[in-house]
Amino acid sequence: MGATAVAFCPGHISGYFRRIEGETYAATGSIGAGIVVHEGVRAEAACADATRVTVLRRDRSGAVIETMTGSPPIEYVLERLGVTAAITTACRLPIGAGFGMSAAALLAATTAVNSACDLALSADEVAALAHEAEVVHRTGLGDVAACRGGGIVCRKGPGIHAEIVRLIDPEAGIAAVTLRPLSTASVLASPERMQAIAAAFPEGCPGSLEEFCRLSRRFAEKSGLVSPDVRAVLDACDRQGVPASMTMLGNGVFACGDGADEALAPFGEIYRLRCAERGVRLLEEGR
Ligand SMILES: Nc1ncnc2c1ncn2[C@@H]1O[C@H](COP(=O)(O)OP(=O)(O)O)[C@@H](O)[C@H]1O
Ligand SMILES: CC(C)(COP(=O)(O)O)[C@@H](O)C(=O)O
Repeated sequence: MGATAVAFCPGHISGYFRRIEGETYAATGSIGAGIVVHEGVRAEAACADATRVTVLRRDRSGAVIETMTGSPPIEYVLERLGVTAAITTACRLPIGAGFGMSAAALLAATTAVNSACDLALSADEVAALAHEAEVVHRTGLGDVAACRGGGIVCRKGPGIHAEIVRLIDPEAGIAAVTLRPLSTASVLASPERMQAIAAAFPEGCPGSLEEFCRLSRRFAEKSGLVSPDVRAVLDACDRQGVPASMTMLGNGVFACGDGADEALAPFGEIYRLRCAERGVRLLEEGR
């Protein structure tokens, strides 16, 4: 085992997006809006003779509830860097539920490996590689750009260098539930779905959490992505006058403002999430 490092990256719930196809990975991605949330992925890395990625899910109390081995997008980054490392990621939010866990895991793991293996990559180089892995593995398009910082974000161009408007509002809170996973790759690989998504894209950036919820809902309705079980949750929120929309891309719902918890309570475990003020960061370095 070589040196070790620990990094954290917040998750990101996309409310609406549109894919932008470029000539390169760097120019490919999405525009749209989302909220960077205080919960995310913690990654521990140790430079090692062989690569091994362990993925942990924890419950509210910190106890491990699921252990998985391997993460193709993270392994892709290690291969591109020409390094081998032992990486353990841990998150509380569910994977495949539209909380941007793949991007958070990639940014946290790449940041930790950069330090543990003394690679001396800049923050832009780390993010560019994480973004490339997302595009190649179809696990996301705009989450890496979003969770480099905090806030309610509006991404105006694809990739990590495009303009991003960030409304940092520590008071902004949402509640979310997830019903079952939705593979991001399965949606991104479907031309019909991508066409409906492109046609549903609302112009403009949200000026508040309420506006973000409203624009997201308009997009969700037009996109054709709302499944019957997500519809039932949205109907319950509507009946109680709570603004809500679908987590992109997951079979889940996020709700904003007063009454959000009560409206979502019948549908499963509620994740109470605050708008993050900061993005990915290195937490610890050890020799
Ligand atoms: N916490 C994590 N640690 C390591 N790899 C992860 C993590 N979360 C997601 N991934 C990788 O991304 C894939 C799922 O991506 P995706 O469906 O886009 O999930 P999400 O919507 O949570 O971003 C997983 O199969 C795994 O390879
Ligand atoms: C919506 C999505 C394409 C995927 O998000 P997730 O399923 O959370 O990985 C996102 O990356 C975006 O571009 O807005």
